[in-house]
Amino acid sequence: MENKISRKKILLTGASGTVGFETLQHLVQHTDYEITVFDLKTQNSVQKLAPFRSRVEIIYGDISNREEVLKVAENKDVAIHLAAIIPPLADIDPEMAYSVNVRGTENLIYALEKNSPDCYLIFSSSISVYGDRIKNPQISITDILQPSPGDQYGETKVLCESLIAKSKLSWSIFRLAAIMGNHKISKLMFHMPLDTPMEICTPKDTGRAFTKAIENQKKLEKQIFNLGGGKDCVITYGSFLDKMFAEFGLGKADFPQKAFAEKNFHCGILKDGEDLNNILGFRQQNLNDYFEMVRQKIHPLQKKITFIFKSIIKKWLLSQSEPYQAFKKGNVKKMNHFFNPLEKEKLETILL
Ligand SMILES: O=c1ccn([C@@H]2O[C@H](COP(=O)(O)OP(=O)(O)O[C@H]3O[C@H](CO)[C@@H](O)[C@H](O)[C@H]3O)[C@@H](O)[C@H]2O)c(=O)[nH]1
Repeated sequence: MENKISRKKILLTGASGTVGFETLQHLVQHTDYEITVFDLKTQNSVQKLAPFRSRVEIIYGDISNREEVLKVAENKDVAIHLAAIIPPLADIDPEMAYSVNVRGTENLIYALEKNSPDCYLIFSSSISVYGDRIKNPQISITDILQPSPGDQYGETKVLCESLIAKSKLSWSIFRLAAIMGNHKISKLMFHMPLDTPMEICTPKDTGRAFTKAIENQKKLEKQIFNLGGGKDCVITYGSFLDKMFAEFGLGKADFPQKAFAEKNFHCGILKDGEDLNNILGFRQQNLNDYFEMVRQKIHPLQKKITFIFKSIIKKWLLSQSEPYQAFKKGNVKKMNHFFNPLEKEKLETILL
């Protein structure tokens, strides 16, 4: 007979997201976990979560609604809190980002403190809290938190971290590096300077880290960790884009000067990223695995068609570049935001 007493009760928010879905797939492998997921009801979430119906309790709702969160927070041993609004939507609708990310986290803390005071809360923060590190890309957990100007998403994560650290719960915070997964191409691609050194982590490894954290509470609690894929996952953004463009059949990522910002984004290399991996041993994939994953998702015919229309597609992409628009229109305020001050000769060369 199944021993119900020993089954850990896990709450996972944001289970249909890039990281959430991988986390869910790791979690369900633990037969001794009783899993509840709480997610926003969308066509995507319903479709992705449907196959888990017989194994997992699925509750759809709004994390920014305290009453709804109170109910799902009853009698839980662990809560993995991933539900969030991420960029670019977080920048388009900062109010919604605040409501979901900050109020949602506040609601969850309140609800757990009330209904599951012994619950262990594991939270996904982001490397964006460190802000622009292009001149100093080696990042440590003790570094100052300073999201780039206008980075509403990073600001919400800083606020969430402080709410969690002040809570009465047992908690851990993972600051996620560049998690490359199913994210769609957006104008954000032009916000990251091409020479940014970045450390990626695959969604699968990230989900493994969140799952493994459950059994390592004692070693992790009341601490913040940087989470990344390690030295085999480091690449400059420019090289990353070149490889991605080639995989998609887009040729080279050959955009004109000033298409990409030169500052005020985030990312870097995690100097102390080993700390979390030494405890959890979650890393199993590297950059090659990531590109292989991308390759397998692209149908050869799609790649051929993309190749034929690559110039048109790249022209359209360039039209989405805010730094380039700012430069073309001579928008000084925006240029100051995206670009370093130019020496006169350099400017003349570009304008010619
Ligand atoms: O009001 C909302 C909005 C979103 N979601 C859910 O939140 C998840 C977000 O997923 P996704 O947009 O794919 O984000 P990820 O890339 O998976 O983001 C993960 O990684 C980010 C750091 O890289 C963290 O900030 C996020 O909290 C963490 O979920 C999805 O399940 C959404 O349905 C809600 O439950 N309620």
